[in-house]
Amino acid sequence: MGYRIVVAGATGNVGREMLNILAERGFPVDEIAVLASRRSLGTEVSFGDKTLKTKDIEGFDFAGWDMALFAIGSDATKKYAPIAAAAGCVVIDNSSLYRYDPDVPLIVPEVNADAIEGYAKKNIIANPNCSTAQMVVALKPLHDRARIKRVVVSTYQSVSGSGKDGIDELWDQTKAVYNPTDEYERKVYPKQIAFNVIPHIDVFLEDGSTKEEWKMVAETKKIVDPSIKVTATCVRVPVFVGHSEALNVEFEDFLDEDEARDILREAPGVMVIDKREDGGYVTPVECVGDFATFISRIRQDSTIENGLNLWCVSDNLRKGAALNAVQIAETLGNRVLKKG
Ligand SMILES: NC(=O)C1=CN([C@@H]2O[C@H](COP(=O)(O)OP(=O)(O)OC[C@H]3O[C@@H](n4cnc5c(N)ncnc54)[C@H](OP(=O)(O)O)[C@@H]3O)[C@@H](O)[C@H]2O)C=CC1
Ligand SMILES: N[C@@H](CC(=O)OP(=O)(O)O)C(=O)O
Repeated sequence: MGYRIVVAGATGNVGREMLNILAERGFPVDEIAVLASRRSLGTEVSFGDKTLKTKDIEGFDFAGWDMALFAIGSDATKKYAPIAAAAGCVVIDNSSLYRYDPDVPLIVPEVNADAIEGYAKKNIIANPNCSTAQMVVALKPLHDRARIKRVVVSTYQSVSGSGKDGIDELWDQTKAVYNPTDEYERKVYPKQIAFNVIPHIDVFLEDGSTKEEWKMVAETKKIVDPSIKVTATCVRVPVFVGHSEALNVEFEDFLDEDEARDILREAPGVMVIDKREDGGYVTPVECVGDFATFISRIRQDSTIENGLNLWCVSDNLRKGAALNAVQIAETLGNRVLKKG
């Protein structure tokens, strides 16, 4: 016996990836419903070798469905997640709406799978921000060995982090740079993204940081350890898929770069590609479609007592969203629902 699964936001980047990953990983699905807004009623999406027709989430009856994987943004989630949860369907949510709610577990299965037990308080489990997810997969095994005091992270985030519209804007602007008669509308980004970088993701907060930067701080504390200090600068770059991060990590204890490399080689969800020669590191275009978080450029930071630098790259639509959500579904299935 398998599960009755709902994918909400099935026409979006994350929703489509969730369907791909459920199929790729052979998740035990008995029945699947694909939902989106009324705009997409009847739109066809792929699930393995099947083609499914999208239904309107409005009025959908969640009773009798085991889990609903949501990727519909915070506003729609606010409306529909409580309806699904009240009907007994466990919501695994990609939006930021519930991440900081003490009654909702925020899960990266390689890091804090045990916290999933807390799902029953609201019948909701939150999936982290894409930049946080890949970072904590790399930090946790190092923290277990040498206790992290502080992390300085600079991100290089792809436009797929802004959904379908972000991808379209980079594509249209790039064409318009080469062909100035092409017209395009700037809808998503405050400045030109083609052939440029923008140090601004999500809204500005009072202290001058952005909400994206704040999320990396708050979510790392909730998932890994509240004692870890994080300072982040989040930057949008003209890459379609794949987020990159330059991490500077300060530890309580000394951690040699070779030992760090060995620890990360053994760590779940991590792939180390770290050769000090041309091409001995991973770039975002190379991580697309992969499950792993790739770590390269591991090296001692000689300017502080116990410091390391590293480069971290992952497919933001996968580990940053869809893969992590499916891994949460697998964890919930294996540990709690036990149907598969
Ligand atoms: N992209 C990323 O890297 C990450 C994304 N997320 C989260 O995942 C969610 C989706 O992101 P993404 O797939 O990239 O976005 P897209 O813009 O690609 O897709 C949005 C999806 O949400 C649906 N949707 C929007 N409004 C409603 C509504 N009122 N009712 C029902 N469905 C609705 C859309 O349906 P329709 O086609 O009908 O409009 C579409 O299926 C967001 O919450 C985002 O915060 C989280 C982590 C990382
Ligand atoms: N903000 C991320 C993607 C995302 O949707 O994040 P969140 O779920 O925290 O809003 C990015 O732009 O790359």
